[in-house]
Amino acid sequence: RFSTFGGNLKWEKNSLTYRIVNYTPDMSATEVDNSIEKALQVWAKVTPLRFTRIYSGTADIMISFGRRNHGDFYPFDGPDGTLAHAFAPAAGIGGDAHFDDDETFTFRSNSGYVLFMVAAHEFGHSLGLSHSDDPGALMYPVYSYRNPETFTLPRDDINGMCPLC
Ligand SMILES: CNC(=O)[C@@H](NC(=O)[C@H](CC(C)C)CN(O)C=O)C(C)(C)C
Ligand SMILES: [Ca+2]
Ligand SMILES: [Zn+2]
Ligand SMILES: [Zn+2]
Repeated sequence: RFSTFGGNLKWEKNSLTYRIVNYTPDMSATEVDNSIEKALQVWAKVTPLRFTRIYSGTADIMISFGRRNHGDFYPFDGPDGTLAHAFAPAAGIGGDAHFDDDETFTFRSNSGYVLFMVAAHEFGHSLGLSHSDDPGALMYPVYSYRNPETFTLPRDDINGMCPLC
């Protein structure tokens, strides 16, 4: 019950780069790095995709935190409401993921939004998935807390990302 963006918007390569452009004050840099890496691994595990981190220049997936107007036509809305957004595979802003820094992001506690969970959803978009109407799916458009230690990618999301699996 997943859905993808029209016109098979997908990356034409399996090796993608990502860059963490800035950090949220809510967590340590190590916790942010770890959350992002784990969120990318969720998808790497079910696809031939591999992710390489770069520390300067332009990566396929540019990851940043911002609030309100932050450089694109989709300003954030302050605390709560929209938590983040990401762009489908394409050059330029395509693939990039932006996180609303008016949110409180956490590493693993259920007070605040678990960055790993939000990022895993966003990277689904970065890789070509749109939303699912299955409330249990990662790509369901409403945030729900799931323990990052025990999280496994729901079947609907696996089917969406690799229909041939
Ligand atoms: C708590 N607030 C929510 O649940 C909000 N949902 C989100 O912020 C989505 C991201 C979550 C699912 C990580 C936005 N999205 O789809 C980005 O790709 C609202 C449902 C209020 C829009
Ligand atoms: Ca918000
Ligand atoms: Zn943005
Ligand atoms: Zn979404």
